[in-house]
Amino acid sequence: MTGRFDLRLLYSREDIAAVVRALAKRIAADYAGKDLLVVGVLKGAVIFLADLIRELTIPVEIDFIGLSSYGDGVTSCGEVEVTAFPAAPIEGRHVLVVEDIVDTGLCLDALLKFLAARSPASVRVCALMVKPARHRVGVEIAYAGFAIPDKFVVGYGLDFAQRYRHLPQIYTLEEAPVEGQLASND
Ligand SMILES: O=P(O)(O)OC[C@H]1O[C@H](OP(=O)(O)OP(=O)(O)O)[C@H](O)[C@@H]1O
Ligand SMILES: Nc1nc2[nH]cnc2c(=O)[nH]1
Repeated sequence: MTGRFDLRLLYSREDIAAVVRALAKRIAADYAGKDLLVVGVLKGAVIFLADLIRELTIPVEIDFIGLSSYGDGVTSCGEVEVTAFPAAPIEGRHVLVVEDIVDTGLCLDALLKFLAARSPASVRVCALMVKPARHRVGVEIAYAGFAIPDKFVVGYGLDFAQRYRHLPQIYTLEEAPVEGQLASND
């Protein structure tokens, strides 16, 4: 371990914009004429949600939910607790959960149980990124953007120790090589 990290570009602004537009188009078609409540998961999904709703051609209400997770401190949530509750009523409404990333799926699983207990008319999930290789629970993601490899990603709302959320593109966090160390194919 070097303790130092490099950022490697994974998705550019253009890649992200194209996927957000395509997701919004599908969502707008599916929910036309319906009362839709979009619930963003704090904090990572804030940037994605802001871009997504501006591409929607249907009116929506937005709200947020805060979760705190106790896992390895970086990627996964062992135990999940709701720390900030949506103010909007859930009962009888069509709810679209907006997540930046689904890794193990444990956060989403807990969130879906929280919502189901409040009797929504329907609940679907829109996630910008999914990591299929890491899913530990089966969660259905109706609107998935990028399927990504098992890498830690930052930028576009996603952090590492609260850093990098502001970056407009998405990067993988790569351990920096130790000085003087040869790459394996050298
Ligand atoms: O699929 P999982 O393994 O449950 O992980 C996914 C969750 O982890 C991240 O949130 P995080 O807890 O890092 O909080 P943040 O959004 O405030 O950064 C991400 O925004 C998801 O909510
Ligand atoms: N920033 C960030 N948070 C995560 N939470 C679960 N997976 C990830 C990831 O790859 N990046």
